Amino acid sequence: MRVLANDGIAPNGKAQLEAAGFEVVTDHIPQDELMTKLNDFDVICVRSATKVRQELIDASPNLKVICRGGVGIDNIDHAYAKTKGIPTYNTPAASSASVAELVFAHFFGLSRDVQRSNFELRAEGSEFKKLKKSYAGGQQLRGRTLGILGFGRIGVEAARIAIGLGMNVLPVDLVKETEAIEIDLMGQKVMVDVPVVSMDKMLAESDYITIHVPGGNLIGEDELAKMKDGVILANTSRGGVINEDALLAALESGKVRGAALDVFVGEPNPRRDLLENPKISVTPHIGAATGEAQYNIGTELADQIIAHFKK
Ligand SMILES: O=C(O)[C@H](O)COP(=O)(O)O
Repeated sequence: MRVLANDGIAPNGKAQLEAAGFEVVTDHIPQDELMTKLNDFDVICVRSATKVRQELIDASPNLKVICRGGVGIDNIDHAYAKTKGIPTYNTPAASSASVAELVFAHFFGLSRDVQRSNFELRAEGSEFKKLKKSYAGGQQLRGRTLGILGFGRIGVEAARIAIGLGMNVLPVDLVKETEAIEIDLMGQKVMVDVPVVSMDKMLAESDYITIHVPGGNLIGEDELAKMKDGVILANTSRGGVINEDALLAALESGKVRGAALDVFVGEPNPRRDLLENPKISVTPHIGAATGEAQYNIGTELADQIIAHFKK
């Protein structure tokens, strides 16, 4: 069996597959060449970069399994693949903690102007004392309220961190009404019941809002207007969940104090006015880019592929 890991696979996942007798190819095949080359493989593993669309599936009758090393499967025509008897496996739990930690990296940075300071203090002729004064308006996270839009695995991890920091959390979810979260405080396990609230309550009462949904257009002008003045937002889910024009306007008016964007409508070439806005903290879709997350993903992918062919 031949596996094409077109967007890479962690060494542990590759080794596990090879030990089970699979041949694993990690050379990246460009999207336009896959139409003629994917048929040489039984399995394709992708991250978010490679698209597995209907025409590619049709051009690859030997393909038996599609794997997504990560959570979102919006780059795969998985429903169509299923009609052809090809299952799609993903790794929904492996990267939750890493994504949630990235959100807080941005939140802390935005709350204390870390990003601006890194540029300004290094600049030639920068005046230390003057700069110190211009950073006087920082704010703590402790005691503030975090709104969480989407209370699945990543949303729960974000709540876990927030509660540990002494924040209040207001999650919004379509499916659940409450979640009992286990928090590990230096080895002592504490259970916290976190009730889900309405979207309007979350928007009106949150100082920080983080989004963990599969996609959609959920935050536009109307939702931004309902938020607290000076709110800080983070989107590490999918580009476009926050309308980019509406966000820029809300940053300009001061309604939104700062925003963290790991995902963009125009990936991999986001619009310059977002990248260059000093009130936006940006990262290039790296929520799952930690050694731990990729190790977990490698193990989960290998387990699923091996189990599939044992059936
Ligand atoms: O859906 C996911 O798992 C994340 O968006 C990560 O995507 P990546 O695997 O391309 O980093």
